[in-house]
Amino acid sequence: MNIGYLGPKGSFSEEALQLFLATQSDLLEPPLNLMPFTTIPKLLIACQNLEIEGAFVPLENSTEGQVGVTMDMLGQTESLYIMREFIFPVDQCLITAQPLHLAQIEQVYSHEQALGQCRDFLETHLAQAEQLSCPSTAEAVTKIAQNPAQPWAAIGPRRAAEIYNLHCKSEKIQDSMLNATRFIFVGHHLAEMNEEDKTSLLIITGDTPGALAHALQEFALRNINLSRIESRPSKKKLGEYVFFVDIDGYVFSPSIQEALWALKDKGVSTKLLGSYPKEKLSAKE
Ligand SMILES: O=C(O)C(=O)C[C@]1(C(=O)O)C=C[C@@H](O)C=C1
Repeated sequence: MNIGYLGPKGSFSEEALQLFLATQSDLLEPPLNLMPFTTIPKLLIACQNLEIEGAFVPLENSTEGQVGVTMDMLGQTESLYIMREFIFPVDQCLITAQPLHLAQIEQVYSHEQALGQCRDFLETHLAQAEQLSCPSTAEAVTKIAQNPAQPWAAIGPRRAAEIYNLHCKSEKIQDSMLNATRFIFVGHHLAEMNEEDKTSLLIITGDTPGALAHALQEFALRNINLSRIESRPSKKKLGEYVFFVDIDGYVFSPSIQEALWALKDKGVSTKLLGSYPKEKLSAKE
């Protein structure tokens, strides 16, 4: 079974995927082949085109918020379902090729999410350094490995420093010690019903007073708990948004089915993104 992740080797995605797989003997059929992709859109499109059986992607971070590209791709792709979620604690390290002083570092490379998670550290200790964004933290780390004579640093996982034989200058440099990223495993089927599930939906309402409130009321009326709501630009018109909501329960439960029919009657379009077991504890706890 081929499973894709945002690479290269050593990314947080790969590390989280390895831990996730260790907990999922029933979902995935061995032998498992883990395939790195350079971007999240390429990865999810490969999954949609059945080139791989599953994709493991970040969805949101406790410090930096939504991973917009994952949400947008979930909205655009067809026949993909979120089958599992996995919460992974993220500790960021400052990685160099040689033992540089902080004041000597001229450029810092990382994924935008990671730069955002370390904003305080960067402002306080590396204000002189230019921040440059890379497709992943591991990609940033390989850039440092390939240019060992440059006064550059990367922000990324400790494991990536070990894989690429680099120096971990400062550890746990993220702004919050409770920094964690929610990953999702996306596949081609709806997950089966479990003891405690959640359902993710994309909701598109009209632009009229109370439209969103009226849509959400259908859940409240049926005592369905809403655990998350986020908006993304519709990409059609400035100021127009679509909504990503998570509700408690399995999609084929009578109350959720009733709510979905009621939304249809109100002219609200919904797209089912998945129904899957709710994760309770983080992997490292
Ligand atoms: O760049 C990586 O290492 C990734 O796996 C991506 C990613 C993300 O997009 O959120 C994953 C976890 C961390 O929050 C930082 C970066």
